[in-house]
Amino acid sequence: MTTVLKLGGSLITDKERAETLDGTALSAAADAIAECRDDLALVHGAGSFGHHYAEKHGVSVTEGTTDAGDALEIHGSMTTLNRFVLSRLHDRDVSALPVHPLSAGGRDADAALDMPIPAVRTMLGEGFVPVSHGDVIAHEDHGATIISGDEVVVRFAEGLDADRIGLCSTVDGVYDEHGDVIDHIEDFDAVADALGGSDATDVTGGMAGKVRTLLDLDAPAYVFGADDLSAFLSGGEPGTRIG
Ligand SMILES: Nc1ncnc2c1ncn2[C@@H]1O[C@H](COP(=O)(O)OP(=O)(O)OP(=O)(O)O)[C@@H](O)[C@H]1O
Ligand SMILES: C=C(C)CCOP(=O)(O)O
Repeated sequence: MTTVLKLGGSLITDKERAETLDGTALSAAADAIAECRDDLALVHGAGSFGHHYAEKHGVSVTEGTTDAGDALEIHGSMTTLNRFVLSRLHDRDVSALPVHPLSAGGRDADAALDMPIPAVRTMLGEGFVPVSHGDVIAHEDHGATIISGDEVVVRFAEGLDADRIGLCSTVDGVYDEHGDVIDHIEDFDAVADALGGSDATDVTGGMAGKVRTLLDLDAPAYVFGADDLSAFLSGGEPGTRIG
């Protein structure tokens, strides 16, 4: 069983304060991951790390920078967060290794992503847990733009032929207009009105972008909160099922 799991940036950082980790939430997530026996590929979002610098430099999924210093500042904040995640996992004997999208892929002029994943597949085969993240990425005719962790999740899910996908965030699932968790989403238009952006600095689109990308996948995806991470990793179907 191959599982792709994203730890939302909103979950593992304090999105209101620049470059601030939510150590308690990250440790709890690492505890749950340490118990998982699936082949697990992890991705984490940016939260108050990457988004802060992306906004500072005016870089988004469509607006690029040709300034290497600016790109490196965004990337560096993400590798810092990645080291925190790896370190909490290593503390629990999880064999986690980093995968940095900036060094692994690029976009063409139409923004199509080319991110080969043989290295990720080999890591999984050798018993490692690859840990990737949202990042900056070279983008033809744009310099470098942002790739969200959600897009890495989609690439991993397709490339690894994943059986299930989980997005663990600060919300219990995708809410409808009344604030109730939607059980199952099969069609974007049916829920579009209820889907907003993110409630903090976020250059990649919040919940609407998430649902849109997850609907493109063959494998089912689940959006759920921190309390349901163990249930998801042991085969449960918490929160909102997408697809
Ligand atoms: N209908 C909805 N249901 C649930 N959350 C919603 C909805 N509409 C908007 N949101 C917002 O989406 C946010 C979750 O998306 P966000 O991109 O911030 O999560 P994340 O993946 O944890 O963070 P990051 O993008 O930093 O990795 C929630 O904090 C909430 O404010
Ligand atoms: C802002 C950067 C660098 C990546 C954004 O990734 P996300 O938090 O998964 O949307």
